[in-house]
Amino acid sequence: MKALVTGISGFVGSHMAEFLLREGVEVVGTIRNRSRMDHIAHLLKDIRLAECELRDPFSVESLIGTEQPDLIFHLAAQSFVPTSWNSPIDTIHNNVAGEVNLFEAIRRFGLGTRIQIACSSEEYGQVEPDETPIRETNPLRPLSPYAISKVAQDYLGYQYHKSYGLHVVRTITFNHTGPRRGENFVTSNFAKQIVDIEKGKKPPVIYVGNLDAKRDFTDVRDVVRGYWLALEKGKPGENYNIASGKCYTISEVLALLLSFSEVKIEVKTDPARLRPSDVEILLGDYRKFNEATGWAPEIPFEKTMEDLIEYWRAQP
Ligand SMILES: C[C@H]1O[C@H](OP(=O)(O)OP(=O)(O)OC[C@H]2O[C@@H](n3cnc4c(=O)[nH]c(N)nc43)[C@H](O)[C@@H]2O)[C@@H](O)[C@@H](O)C1=O
Repeated sequence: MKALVTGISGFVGSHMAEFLLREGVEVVGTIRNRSRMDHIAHLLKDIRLAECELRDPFSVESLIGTEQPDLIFHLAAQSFVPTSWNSPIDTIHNNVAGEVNLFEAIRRFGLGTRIQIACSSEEYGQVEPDETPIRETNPLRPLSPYAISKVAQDYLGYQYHKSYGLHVVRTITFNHTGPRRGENFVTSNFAKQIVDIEKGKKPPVIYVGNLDAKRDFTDVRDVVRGYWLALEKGKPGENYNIASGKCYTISEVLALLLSFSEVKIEVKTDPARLRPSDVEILLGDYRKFNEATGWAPEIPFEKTMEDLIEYWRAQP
């Protein structure tokens, strides 16, 4: 069995590759010439890398024709919400064109490849108080260009399944984190700031954005197990929430991370971290996915946060 992981050098891609190797699957991953390799340096003897620009249809067609994978985990994306306000077209082009090029190549070679698409809870956007926990049937009211790009990815998955019978499973993942999470994202950003203060690299002040937002966090290691099960047991064309079913305010996340440290830290709002519109609450209902695949989260949030802060403490 051969799996292609797009964006293998990224946060989720590196965990996906580790999971697949443990399952005994042959792993090929896409990188671009500017990809960072530090997340997958320890895997290089066990995986193969293919340079591929997903926005370029010729690059994708040549990759798919050569590799003809049994499974695709499509994880490559511009995934940071604030970047999508600074360069909306780039986010939309990157996320949407990459997926269309993959689907078109699979279709043209007539492959039966099973494809997982990483959709996002950001698609739900503005959620009303009586709509939580959020089910897959909830209206989509996206609040950022990133969310729009994910709505497009999601419905393209649906459409290519309906129009051409492609085996596409749409996973709608709520926030996820863990070791190697990029330092822009809130959990890693706070953990790294705390560790930089502990190491004396910066004064004892932590900068924060909107602490009132509520998010549902799952450990990335549970998420990649979910992606595998989505292709093992999920129904093609369907969408499935992957979530923990619990949510925390960002101020509770901050308090938890601060509780792991001995140093005294002042908290200051950085206006540059506030967004034109921020999704107020994301709390997911994962029953549909559980019923289809048996998946449930296993790693408690406190353990994920401890592992994350230890990850930053171990960085040079
Ligand atoms: C499901 C979804 O999950 C992620 O999107 P996100 O929720 O925007 O993630 P984040 O970690 O940037 O923010 C979480 C919350 O935390 C608030 N917040 C406060 N203070 C800071 C702060 O200082 N930095 C950041 N980044 N956020 C802050 C911020 O305003 C927001 O309310 C991506 O994986 C995305 O790809 C995805 O699909």
